[in-house]
Amino acid sequence: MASAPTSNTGNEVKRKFAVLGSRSVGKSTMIVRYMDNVFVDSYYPTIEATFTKSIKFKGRTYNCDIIDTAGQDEYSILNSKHAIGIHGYVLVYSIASRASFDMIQTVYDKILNYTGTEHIPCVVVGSKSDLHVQRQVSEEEGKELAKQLKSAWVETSARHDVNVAKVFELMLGETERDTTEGGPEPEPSKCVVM
Ligand SMILES: Nc1nc2c(ncn2[C@@H]2O[C@H](COP(=O)(O)OP(=O)(O)OP(=O)(O)O)[C@@H](O)[C@H]2O)c(=O)[nH]1
Repeated sequence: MASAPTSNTGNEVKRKFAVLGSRSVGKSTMIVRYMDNVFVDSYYPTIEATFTKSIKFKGRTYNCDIIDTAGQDEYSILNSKHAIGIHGYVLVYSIASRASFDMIQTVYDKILNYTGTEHIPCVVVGSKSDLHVQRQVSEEEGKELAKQLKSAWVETSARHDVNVAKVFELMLGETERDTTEGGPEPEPSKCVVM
């Protein structure tokens, strides 16, 4: 299977990111906060949606597709659209849900299995940081997991608009770590046939 093309026109560089995690951890709400700067209180399970945003990062403009996905559980099969041609992943858990935190390693392993790579650029996000009383996952545990996955980490609150833009800055930081202008492009993910 061919990977999606990385088309760079003029100074605009194309990137594709997928946002994955358990159901109801706040993936859609985080993206809508980032795109439209509003907080959506209601919950409608996502099937799939793609958002596009130009993001300026270190003097370059990146035309980013952000793919919002349906909530994952241990039995979900990774959709090929979320596994091929992706430059980086935002892996979201809720700080108020231990089960959603445990799901991050499962989702990460599925991505590596599917793509046949040893590492993929990721940002691990602890969402709903405003839910102090319901907290089940400490900051230290979040940081430690991200370290193991060689990923960036941040806690966010879409409700209070805390660190939401930072997620995508960190994402670009991860994907562009080894790139220089005019140099080779970061490889998007491919599929391996086992
Ligand atoms: N307190 C609080 N609630 C939030 C926050 N972000 C999202 N929520 C709420 O969490 C619920 C689920 O949010 P969604 O964004 O729909 O979750 P999702 O991960 O996209 O869910 P799926 O589509 O099932 O995968 C909604 O009622 C949101 O209002 C946050 O930062 N703080």
